[in-house]
Order: sequence, then C-alpha cells, then structure tokens
Amino acid sequence: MQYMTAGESHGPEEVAIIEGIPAGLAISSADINQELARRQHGYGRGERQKIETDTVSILTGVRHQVTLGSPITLNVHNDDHNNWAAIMAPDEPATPENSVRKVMRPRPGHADLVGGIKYRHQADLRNVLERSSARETVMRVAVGAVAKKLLAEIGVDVHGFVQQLGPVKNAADALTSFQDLAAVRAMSESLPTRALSAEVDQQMQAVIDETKRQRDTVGGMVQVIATGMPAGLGSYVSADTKLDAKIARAIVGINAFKAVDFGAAFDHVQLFGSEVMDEILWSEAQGFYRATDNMGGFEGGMTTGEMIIVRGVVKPIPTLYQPMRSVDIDNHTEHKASIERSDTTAVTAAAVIAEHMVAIELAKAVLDKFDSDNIERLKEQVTIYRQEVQAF
Ligand SMILES: Cc1cc2nc3c(=O)[nH]c(=O)nc-3n(C[C@H](O)[C@H](O)[C@H](O)COP(=O)(O)O)c2cc1C
Ligand SMILES: C=C(O[C@@H]1CC(C(=O)O)=C[C@@H](OP(=O)(O)O)[C@H]1O)C(=O)O
Repeated sequence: MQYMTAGESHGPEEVAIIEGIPAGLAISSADINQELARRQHGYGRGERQKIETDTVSILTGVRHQVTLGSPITLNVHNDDHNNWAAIMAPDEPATPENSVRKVMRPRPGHADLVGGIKYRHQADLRNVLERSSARETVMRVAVGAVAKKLLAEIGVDVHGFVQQLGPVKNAADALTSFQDLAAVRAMSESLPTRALSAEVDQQMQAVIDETKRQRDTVGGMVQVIATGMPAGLGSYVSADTKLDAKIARAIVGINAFKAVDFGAAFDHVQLFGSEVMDEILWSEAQGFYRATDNMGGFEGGMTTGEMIIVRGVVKPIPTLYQPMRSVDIDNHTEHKASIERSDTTAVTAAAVIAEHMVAIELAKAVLDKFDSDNIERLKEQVTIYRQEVQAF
C-alpha cells in the first residue's frame, strides 16, 4: 500500500490517491467522514474549523461501497477557498489584484523561511505556507480511515487520545484503570480535549483558555494504542524493515511533532534494565505473552503481539498573535513575524492524526506480509498465521 496527497490549504481541493488496498473491503464516505469530523472537533482550534465541514468524495477504486483493488482517489473540498478564490486561483495569471495577502515576515517555528530559501519563493512566502499547513492532514486522516477499516477486518483496533497538554497530564494509572480500548475511546471521545478523565479535561480546557487570553500557544503529548496485532510484523533484518522505525517516521512526519517514543520510553531513562524488560510467560490458551508491556509492543523492530503504545510530542503552534522577532525577506529589516489566523493548540486534533498515521503503517505492514489482492484471502492468511504464532 502506498499513498500520496496533494492540495494547498486555501486552494480548491485536497486529494489523496491510495494504491494497494485489497479488493472486497467495504468502505463508504460515511466511514471516512466520521474520522474527519473527529479531527475537526478538538478544543483549542481556531476559526478555520467553523468554516470547514470536511466531507470526502470517493472518486475512484470503489464500486457500490466495496473496493475494487484499483487505486482509490479521495477528495475533500476546502470550503474556505471561496474566500481565497482569486488569491489561490490555480489557472489565472498573477495580477496586482490577486497578488495580495503576501507573507513576507517568516514565522519562527513554521516552514516559511526555510521553505522560501529552498524553493526560491522570494516574492511571497504564502507559496510555502499553503502546503506546509497542517490542512493536508485532512487527507492523511482520510487515508487512515481506509486503513482502519482494513485493520478492523483482522481484529486490530487503533485509538489516539491526549496524554498531556502544557503542564496538565492524565493520572499515571489512568490508562490501566480502563477495561479495554473501547472504554478508553468512549471516555476520550466524550471530552473536548480527548483527555482520560473529566477532571483532567477541565484543567486542560482552563490551560487552553488562559493561553488564548495570553495570545500564546501550547503543545503537549498524544498517545496512540493499537490492540490485536499478531507477533512478528516488521523485521529486525534491516534498518528499513523495522516497523517501529516506520511508525516513528510517520509520527514525526506530522506537522508540529518533534519527538516519539514507544512504551513510555522517555520515562524509562532513569530506570534499570530489570525494571524495564517485559518478562516472557506462556500459557496453553495464549501461547507466549508478556508480564508487562514496557517496550510498547516492539522488540527488534517487530510486533511482540502485546499492545502497541506510541507517544508523540507536539510543539506549541508557531503562529503567535503576539509575534516574535523576525526579518522582512524583502528588505532584511527587523519586524515582528506575520500573523496568520491560527489555532491555540493542535494537540486535540493531533491525537486523531497520530492515530491514523499509526493505522496506515500497521495496514502497510499487514499488506506487505500477506497476500493483499482480496480481503477474504488476507483474512484467511492472517487466521492461519495467528494459529502458527499461538502454537510456537
Ligand atoms: C492539526 C494541526 C493544526 C495546526 N495549526 C496550526 C496553526 O493554526 N498555526 C500554525 O502556525 N501552525 C499550526 N500547526 C503547526 C504547523 O503546521 C507546523 O508547525 C509547521 O508546518 C512547521 O512544521 P514542523 O512544526 O513540523 O517543523 C498545526 C499543526 C497541526 C498538526
Ligand atoms: C486548516 C486546518 O488547519 C490549519 C493548519 C495551519 C497550519 O499552519 O498548519 C494553520 C491554520 O490555517 P488557517 O489560517 O486557514 O486557519 C489552521 O486552521 C485544518 O486542520 O483543517
């Protein structure tokens, strides 16, 4: 499976093409739209989300809500394009009238300056902003929604929530106090910040409100859990076959993500090996399993069969309504950075995006390992493989 996205934030359309999804997978726009809505509805986002109602059109590769095995094209319209039609017109020549709202004072932390230098966008850094914007993640979530449908067919469930926002975090035992991933999902999806308790949610909302009052921005940490992956996906044999490495790349590839760990590795820095390794147990019913899951579901770049636990650190949003120092690219004089309409925090949306990026990488690993022409044949093979793993 591979995919590509295209689209500018205020351009007419966002597009994705996915290749390699098996034939016979049931998928509808409603399946995808419910994930797109989750990405939009997080506490702390700005005015743009009030303009957009992200809905997908399935253009190719699906017939009567079942995949054909051919490339799938997905499309989401940018409703805000109406407000930018002349400025972002793909096929009109530049004129003084449509060459307005230029960005000349790059925002520290955004892609503006380096993107401008790299692509020689000397006349207007908007040419960088439009694609570097996290608007593009709408299509990654759409692709991830297809991946999640595929994973559900083989009993793999993936969910992302907010672990920390600024100084506020879930209680250390919050996750273990839930019975299963469905309960974690029910709780976090019922709360505007996607925290794991109403109390923490209220504290996070208060931080976001105060940050907004201060005209500042705030970051945090998201966590993604995946259950049901069999042992032995990915490989230790080469660096580029390690599945944890692929997930790490996918997470840090999301806008504003600066770090990733597995199984709370950041917290293990000060611990000894005897406190961290997951002891190996065996039972007739389960085959091999682990006493703990400190490795977050990976050893040697392969799934262990335990729950996959991935965390990602999201930096504060770069655009500040009280801007920091910058330099005008036209005359090299010092100025405050440009202000563009902006979110106060992206962490609540980032949890959903990270969930979908993990789903994409897990789906790719499954499709790499098993015959992926048809979903039923894939399921048969996964069942046989699970039996082999259990009997080892
Ligand atoms: C869901 C989401 C929303 C974001 N919204 C904004 C925003 O409103 N303003 C902004 O300056 N950056 C925003 N960002 C962050 C920038 O897209 C990101 O910092 C920029 O592309 C530079 O990339 P980097 O931070 O990965 O280095 C958002 C990120 C995400 C994931
Ligand atoms: C549009 C989305 O996020 C955008 C990501 C973003 C950025 O710089 O990354 C800047 C803002 O764009 P705008 O100026 O149009 O409000 C966000 O709203 C979205 O997530 O759908």
